[in-house]
Amino acid sequence: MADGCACDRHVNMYLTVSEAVQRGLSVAHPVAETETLPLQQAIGRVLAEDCSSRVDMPAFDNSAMDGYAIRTRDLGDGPVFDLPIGGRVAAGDSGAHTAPVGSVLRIFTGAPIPPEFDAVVMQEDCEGSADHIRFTRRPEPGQHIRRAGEDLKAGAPILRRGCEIGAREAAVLASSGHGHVSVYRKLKVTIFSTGSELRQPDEALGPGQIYNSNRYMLLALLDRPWIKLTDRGPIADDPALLKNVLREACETSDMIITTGGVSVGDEDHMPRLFSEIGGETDVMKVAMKPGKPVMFGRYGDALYIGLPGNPVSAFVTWRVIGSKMMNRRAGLRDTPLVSEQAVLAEPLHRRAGRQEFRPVRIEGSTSGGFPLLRLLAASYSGRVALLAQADGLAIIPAETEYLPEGHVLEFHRF
Ligand SMILES: Nc1nc2c(c(=O)[nH]1)N[C@H]1C(S)=C(S)[C@@H](COP(=O)(O)OP(=O)(O)OC[C@H]3O[C@@H](n4cnc5c(N)ncnc54)[C@H](O)[C@@H]3O)O[C@H]1N2
Ligand code: MOO
Repeated sequence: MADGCACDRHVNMYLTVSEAVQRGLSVAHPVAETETLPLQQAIGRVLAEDCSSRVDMPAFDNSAMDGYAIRTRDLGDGPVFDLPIGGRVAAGDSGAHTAPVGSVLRIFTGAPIPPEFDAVVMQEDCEGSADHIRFTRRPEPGQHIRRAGEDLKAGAPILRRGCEIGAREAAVLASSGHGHVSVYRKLKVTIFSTGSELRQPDEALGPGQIYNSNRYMLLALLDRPWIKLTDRGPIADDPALLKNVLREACETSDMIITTGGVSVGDEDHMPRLFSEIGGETDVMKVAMKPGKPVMFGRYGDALYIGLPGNPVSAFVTWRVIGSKMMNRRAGLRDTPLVSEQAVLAEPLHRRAGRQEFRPVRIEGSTSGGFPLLRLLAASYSGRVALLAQADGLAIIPAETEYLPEGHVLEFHRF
């Protein structure tokens, strides 16, 4: 259906997107258990402790250049400075070097600055021979010296708990002497796709059958080092079967994610089955497009989210609501979706009521440097091909009915 439909007539009874996110987050608690791992095994995991530096960074005054360490007080009036080379110090040396008064030390990047030396002249600025150098520009005291603790002092905070240990975090943990870190244990996540119509992409399709795309979309979205994933594949719309799989998943997982079966049709079993196994359910209609029906559930410590079956709806509800719940459950700090401003390349007409996450393509940029957005079809909740063509989602506020060409709006880039 083009611009909304009569199915939105109860929209004032729906939750707003931010209410739905708050409701989801209110039931998502970080896993309690942590483990201490060697840093190399903690890459990609979620840090479970606040960390401070164990050393000054850098730990000692050292040379920023390959060149010659000098004592500026040894220099005469110039304009040419001509000095003998009285020793050599390289990275890894102790730095307890001396050299006769009036001489310089050959020095390399990262080497400690020996006592009394207070500047480095880079070798490109020198002429000379194996035992002598000559240069003309008088160095300032401190030139090309990286001072102990200038990056960070010992004891200063480096990372807060709840971050994912990526490249930058791993580098600072290592630099500050953290060979082992405490991380949250992996989150046990089970997924399955409900629907008797679903076939695997390499099977032949019979009448009424479709390929299961949600399974693979979720596999990609959940391919994180802090997740221990159990993939139960597709499960037919058979209540007894679904109930068994659901119960087992709830008993063995921290989080269960399913697609399909959360709306109001006779084959939409998930809310009822979740109650029947003894879970608490919260079935919601959210004033968002796509992705109106979403279901949360709790079974003991296990957290359940039932995403709508339509693939674009499942993708968007996962991004906007589900991923935030999962991140919190895994111990990650809140990770707001990064949005930017963009400009509409064409006018937009729509029915007000639901906040919309509309697939868009970037068609160039404005003279002010904003991305210029071409809106993709108004009806798209089942259109995976269209999602694959999109560069991101334009965020259209719930109350909006019309936006002129050139309007600035929020945009989530993929
Ligand atoms: N009377 C009403 N009908 C519907 C409503 C409503 O409010 N009242 N909401 C509509 C909206 S909006 C959505 S979204 C869907 C959500 O329904 P379900 O979550 O119960 O999903 P299904 O009915 O199981 O499937 C919907 C659609 O998606 C296809 N599908 C399902 N799983 C997959 C998969 N793994 N891969 C690819 N495609 C999948 C399925 O074949 C259906 O076409 O309900 C509307 N109806
Ligand atoms: O909201 Mo449904 O998710 O529009 O297709």
